[in-house]
Order: sequence, then C-alpha cells, then structure tokens
Amino acid sequence: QYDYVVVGGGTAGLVVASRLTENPDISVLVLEAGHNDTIDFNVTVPGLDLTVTAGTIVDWNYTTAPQPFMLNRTIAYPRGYVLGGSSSTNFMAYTRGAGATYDAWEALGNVGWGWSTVYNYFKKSTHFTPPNANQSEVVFDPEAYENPSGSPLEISYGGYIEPISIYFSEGLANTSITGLKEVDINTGNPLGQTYLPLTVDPTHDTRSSSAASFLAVAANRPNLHVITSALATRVLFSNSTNLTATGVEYTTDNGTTLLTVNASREVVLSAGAFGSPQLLMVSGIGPADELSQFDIPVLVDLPGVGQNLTDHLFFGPIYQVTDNITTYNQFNANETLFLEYMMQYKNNQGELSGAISSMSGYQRIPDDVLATFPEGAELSALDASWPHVQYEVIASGATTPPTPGNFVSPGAVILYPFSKGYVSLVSNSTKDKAIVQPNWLQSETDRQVAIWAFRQVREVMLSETLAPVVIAEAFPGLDAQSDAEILEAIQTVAHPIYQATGTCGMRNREEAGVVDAELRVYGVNGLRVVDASITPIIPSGNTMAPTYMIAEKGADLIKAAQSS
Ligand SMILES: Cc1cc2nc3c(=O)[nH]c(=O)nc-3n(C[C@H](O)[C@H](O)[C@H](O)COP(=O)(O)OP(=O)(O)OC[C@H]3O[C@@H](n4cnc5c(N)ncnc54)[C@H](O)[C@@H]3O)c2cc1C
Repeated sequence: QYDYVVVGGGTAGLVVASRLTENPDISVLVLEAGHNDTIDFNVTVPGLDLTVTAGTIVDWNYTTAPQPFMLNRTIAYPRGYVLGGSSSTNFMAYTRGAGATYDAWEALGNVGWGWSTVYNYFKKSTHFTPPNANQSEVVFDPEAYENPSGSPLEISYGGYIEPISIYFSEGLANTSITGLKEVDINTGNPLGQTYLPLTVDPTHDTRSSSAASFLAVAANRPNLHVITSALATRVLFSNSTNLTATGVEYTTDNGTTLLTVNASREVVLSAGAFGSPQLLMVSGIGPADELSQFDIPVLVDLPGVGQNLTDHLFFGPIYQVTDNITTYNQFNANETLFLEYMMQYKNNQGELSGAISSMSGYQRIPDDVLATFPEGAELSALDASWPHVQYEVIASGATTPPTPGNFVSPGAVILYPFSKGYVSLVSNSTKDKAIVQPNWLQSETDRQVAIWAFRQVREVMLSETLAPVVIAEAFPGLDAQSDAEILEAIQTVAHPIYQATGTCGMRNREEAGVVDAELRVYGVNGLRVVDASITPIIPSGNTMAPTYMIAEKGADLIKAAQSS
C-alpha cells in the first residue's frame, strides 16, 4: 500500500512522483510498462534521437489506423516504452507556444490555467544554460527561464546546430514572404524564429529526460518505488455508491499473474495520450456504448474519454543538398563516419551532441489568405501572438524509391488543426494496443493551411540564401504546382511529429470533458489524469514543455488536496 500510485513513469509521471516524494511522509509507487532507460545507450545521445523512435525496443510501436484523408496510409506513431516515456525518445525541442493558448484553456472554464499562472510552472520545471561561446548568434531572454528554486531538468542549446538549420533559418529571415526575426519563442509570444532550446544537459551533452532529471534526484528516496515492465491493466474501485479509486491491478509477466497495489490517497494516471484513455476505458470509465461492445461494466459514462485526439502534422518537399550539409542519412549509411562522430561526441563535440532538428519558426497566415479558407475567420480571430504554422527542417530525408544522394526535409506544421481523431479499444485489455485514429487533414481548412505553408517552405528553399547548398527538389519536383498536386504530395509524405493531445480533455463535463481544472476524473473520487492527454486545446509549439508544466501544476494540485 502506498499513498499514491502513479501509472506511467513517463514525462509527466516522474515529475509527479518526484515532487510528491519531496515530503518524506508521503509514499509513491510508479508503475511503468516499459524498460529501464539504461537498456539502450542511444537514448542518452542527442544526435541519435532518430534511432530510438519507431521500431525499437524502447518504443510502443503504435501504428495509426488508415488515414482516410492521407491516401489511406497507416503511419508509425512512436511513444516511449521506457522510463522517461516519450521524453526519453523524443527530439528534445523545448517550446511553449503562445501564452494566449493557455488563456484560451482558462476561458473554457479551467480557472488557474491562464498564461500568467502557468508561465511560473513552465519556469519551475527548467534549469536553463544560456548559449555557449560558439552560439553567440542565438537570441534568448533569461527571464523566460528564471527559476530560483532550481530544477533538475536541463535546458540548453545542445552542442551542435545542424548546418541546414542555419541556412533554413537565414532563408526564413531573408525571404520577404516569411521575414521571420529571431526571438526567444518561450516568452509567450513565439512569432519569429529561433535556434531551439533542447532538453540536453550541457555538461556532457546528454539527453535530459524526466528519468535523467526528476527521477534521478528522487531515486534514492525510501518513500519512492518504481517498478518497470509493469503494465497497469485496470484501476480498482471501492464498491460503494461513492465511487472511489482504491488501487491498480498490474502485471509484470504479460498477464499470467495479476498483482494489485492499494493507493490510500489517490491513483494518478500519467500513461500518456494513448495509454491514459485506454486504461480509463478498460476500467469502466468512458463512452458507455463503446465499453458495452467489449462487455466492460460501465462505472461512469464519460463520452469524452479517447475523443478529441488533436495532433500536429509535419509535411514539406524533400531537397537534395550538397555533401557539406551533414545529415542523419550520411552517418547512418557509413560506419566509418559514424565511428568518427562517436569519437567526437566523447569529447563533447560534433554532430551527435545536437538534435536532428535545430531551429523552429512561427508565422501567422495573412488575413486576406485566411479569408479564403472555410474556417479562416476562426484562425484570424486567434490572439495576434498565436501562430498558425511552424517551420522546421529535419537533417534527414528519404526518397521513394531510394536514390543516392544527401537529402533534407524542410517543412511546416499545422498549429491549430480543426481535424480531430480518437483513441478507441480493440479489446477489454491494455495488453492489446488501442486504435489510434488522428484523422489528419480531415478538415478542408487544414488542407488549405497545409498547401499554403508548403508553398512558403518551397519558396524559402528555392531562394538565393539556400542556393549554395540546394541541388534540386527531389520530391515532389517542381512540376507539382497546382493545389491538387501539392495536396497529393502532402498526403504522400506528411507524418506526425508525435504531439498527441486531448484524449482526456480538461473541459466541462457536458463539453466532452474528462477531467476538471484540478485534473480529477469526473464521476469518481481519488483519480486524476496528469499528462499530455488533458490538453484541452493543442499548444502552438510542441507538447513536451507543456507536459512538464501540466505535471508541475498537477503535483501542486495533489499536494494542496492533502491538507484540505
Ligand atoms: C519521437 C518523438 C519525438 C517528439 N519530439 C518532441 C519534441 O522535440 N518536442 C516536444 O515538445 N515534444 C516532442 N514529442 C512529444 C512529447 O515527447 C510528448 O508530448 C510528451 O513526452 C508526452 O508526455 P506524457 O507524460 O503525456 O507521455 P509519455 O512521456 O509517453 O509517458 C507515458 C508513460 O506511460 C507508460 N504507460 C503507458 N501505458 C501504461 C500502462 N498501461 N501501464 C504502465 N505504464 C504505461 C508509457 O510506457 C510511458 O512511459 C515527441 C514525441 C515522440 C514520440
């Protein structure tokens, strides 16, 4: 028996566990389905981030349902299957998006989630190291990371900025259609562009995941226990009329033996945007009709569980570039080069000490363009600091069929998607992965935004600034000019950057809400969800920084309830 059982030792779960056990009188058990984070050395090396995603032992290896608006493709969807969760396998970009997004969260009825409050929780989770002497061009605002109380989560600019990011960044600044100035994107107004702050510990250029940071500082506390390879199979409840979560059923041997653990205070679900709604549903909390299909007794009919899956989509043309532009493809295909990079890395230098993507730009679409989109008025009405598209460039690219050469993937992201998907069950067991249906590009407005943004990216890549390094557009090729041709190219290559949110939304119950503003699941006592799934409106940056914020605030809400 513990005071709290936290399901999921991922990005959010380990923050919650670490903060709660600061009080030595409080005991916490973390159940993590995946491995210990020492199982794969590549987890720690920032430049090997692409090698710990889809198809690896540290990944859940989800594949989406066929995408009806993307040529029925099924697409790999990584989620960390390891301590630290997706913070141990992601691309480490630390971005918060527009402060106005959080004010919009508050306007939905979520008192205490506006920017002026959550800004402090963002800061609380960071320990910031300013750019080093070789990164003097990086613009930053130290106030955005001020944190006198200290945090174990390291934010720095990494040891290496990809050369293609430098070119692309200059292109975004010099091209009149974009004209993005350098700013610190983490102050609440991200319009502009930046070299990315990363969750990288600058001492040895290693990944600072929630395991390497929040768990590391708490691991020796006698009041914190963590079990890995422990899949939670069900939340347990008291039978009283006042439904209360009392513990968790789990297995460490793929279901042969079912174990139970009691939580005398609360059960906290931090199993992520796919795992948390699935666990709620198999435990009897979710849409009654869906639960009935799998003979799951309905304890709380909560139609919003698993709904409103909202995600960012990345797409763009692919370019062949000159060999002086270092790419993942180069060292992935060349063992000698890879060993050379590893030697450099041991000396805290070179390609592997940075992430696969080193910059981000944020832009609004002009009002006269928005006026031609079905839901353009809603985009136009967003606060003036709220960007519509994000730009980035991935130092890697692939052509189909594979052709020799060096490729990069510049692209854009739809930051305010109207397309919504869902997570649903295939059985009454968490041993079977849930169905993930993001429904990308379902909305005509999203398609129009994508076509517009694709053209911006192309114009930047074909500008004079990029001319010294761009050889040719490898995909789709410059013959593709019409809206229909560009849309088909997008549907062919677009992929997520894995920012799933919204499936246990923090909304009013009658608006498909799953948790209230204190992250308590509606209709039951002693049960909260604290992870990216509670996000009611997707942030206009990436989702890791907001998840750390949610976890910091969630931990404070849980602590506050201890004394009430
Ligand atoms: C490849 C990749 C790249 C990304 N790049 C970026 C980026 O650069 N910047 C950014 O901001 N965001 C990025 N993201 C997104 C970001 O990492 C996530 O939004 C964030 O980490 C989600 O945190 P979470 O706590 O909600 O879930 P997770 O960190 O995924 O944690 C959930 C944990 O719960 C465990 N779990 C699930 N089900 C169960 C169960 N039944 N029993 C026990 N344990 C369970 C999982 O194994 C996992 O450890 C990326 C994600 C991926 C996958």
